[in-house]
Amino acid sequence: ESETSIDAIAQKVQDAMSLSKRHKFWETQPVGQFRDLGNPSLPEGPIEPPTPLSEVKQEPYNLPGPYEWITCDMDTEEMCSEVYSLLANNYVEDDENMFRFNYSKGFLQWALRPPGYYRSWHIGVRVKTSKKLVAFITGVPARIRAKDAVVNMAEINFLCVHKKLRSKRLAPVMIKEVTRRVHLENIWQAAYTAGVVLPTPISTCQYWHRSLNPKKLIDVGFSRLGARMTMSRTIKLYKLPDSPITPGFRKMELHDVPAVTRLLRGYLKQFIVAPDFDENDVEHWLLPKEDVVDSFLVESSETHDVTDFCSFYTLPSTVIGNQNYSTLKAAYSYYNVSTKTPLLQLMNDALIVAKKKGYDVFNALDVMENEVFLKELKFGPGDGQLQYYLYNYRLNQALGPSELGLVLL
Ligand SMILES: CCCCCCCCCCCCCC(=O)SCCNC(=O)CCNC(=O)[C@H](O)C(C)(C)COP(=O)(O)OP(=O)(O)OC[C@H]1O[C@@H](n2cnc3c(N)ncnc32)[C@H](O)[C@@H]1OP(=O)(O)O
Ligand SMILES: CNCCCN(C)c1ncc(F)c(N2CC(C(=O)NCc3cnc4ccccn34)C2)n1
Repeated sequence: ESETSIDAIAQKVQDAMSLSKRHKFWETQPVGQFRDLGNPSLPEGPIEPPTPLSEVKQEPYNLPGPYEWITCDMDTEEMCSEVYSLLANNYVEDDENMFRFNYSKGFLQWALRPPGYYRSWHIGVRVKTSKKLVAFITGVPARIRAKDAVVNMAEINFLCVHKKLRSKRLAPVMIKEVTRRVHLENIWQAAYTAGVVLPTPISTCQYWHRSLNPKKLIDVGFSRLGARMTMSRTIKLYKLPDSPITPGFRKMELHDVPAVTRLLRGYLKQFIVAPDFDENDVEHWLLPKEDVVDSFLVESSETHDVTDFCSFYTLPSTVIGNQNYSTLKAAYSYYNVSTKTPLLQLMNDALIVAKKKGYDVFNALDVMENEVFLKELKFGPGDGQLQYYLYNYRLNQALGPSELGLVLL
């Protein structure tokens, strides 16, 4: 009882501190501003109208002297390796600097080349003399529905400045440049997520983790041995069957795309913000790709209908400074639909196949209907919150996580 109220107070203090913070760059941007939070009469939808394309700044923003812009062609092995290394050494770490995301090359090529992608939105900054890549930001096109409006947006991701160039106000320049290049394609809205609080989240989501390899997770410091728990008791607690239990549970294949698209479109209608996937999108984002994305469905044996679907993406983390392990193999819950198989049973089958494939942990946000299975399937709440944002699009009230049907990578 007292524990939760102390946590609640701590959260309120943190929220108040976030609201009072100066955001010299974000205060200049068409995003919900903290000062507007009390003002429910502002109209929902675009904050600024589109600019005539002739009036969009034609040339790139200025960079500090030693640096130049480079468009990163992810098709070339060399550039893909440079991007991979920049992120592997300088991208998101946890607060205690014990882990750093280690997106693979194959994952980055998948994430950055969806249907209709623009190479010009894969933006790098490099040192003019050494040609060393020191910063990166990306956009990919996405059709996203907010309430009843389907909006062409850019999904912004992989913002990264080399550790040696931090706190030099490079990030605002990167953000303005990707915004300019998105505007040139006549797109005026964006969606993005971050672990940091900025003006102004449309939703705040919580990460949950389900141990699959508890011994390794405790060894690397991801988890701690529970009070009054032994290691063998802990291993037993998280034990899973060797195979999925749902009849008709199988890997998704190319010929399933139309049925999965129908199933997913029908399911995502219930959420206030969700992607507007068509068959091309489903083929790209959800067809299994080794070590990138896994997806499974339940096909009824009598009717051959596809009644349920589950998927997760692969995002390993580098373990910083552990003698025994260098990598944490993590699966992240992606899109799941249950219409016949109980969601609990469907997700337990997802845990079973992830364990079988050697994942150490299965992560999930509390978005969509995930709360249904998080506690039941022995997920524990994580320390990371994920803030969801829209750029140049106002929603008058923040969404609860269960009103959100969007998962970014
Ligand atoms: C229409 C189209 C629109 C397209 C654009 C839509 C918007 C897209 C927005 C981007 C979506 C990205 C989605 C993802 O990739 S989220 C993942 C972000 N990447 C990392 O966390 C990797 C490790 N960290 C770094 O590489 C750097 O610390 C970064 C690059 C994050 C900041 O570099 P640095 O630490 O050297 O700081 P600075 O001195 O240059 O700049 C300080 C200013 O930057 C604001 N800041 C700090 N972190 C973030 C952040 N994660 N999103 C947005 N803004 C951020 C900060 O509030 C301050 O502004 P203000 O508070 O004074 O106002
Ligand atoms: C811009 N794209 C947003 C999604 C990127 N994603 C997956 C992400 N964004 C913020 C987070 F808070 C987060 N968390 C997963 C939870 C977790 O696993 N925490 C321990 C841990 C293990 N490895 C790492 C690496 C970095 C940070 C925490 N780490 C917290 N995930």
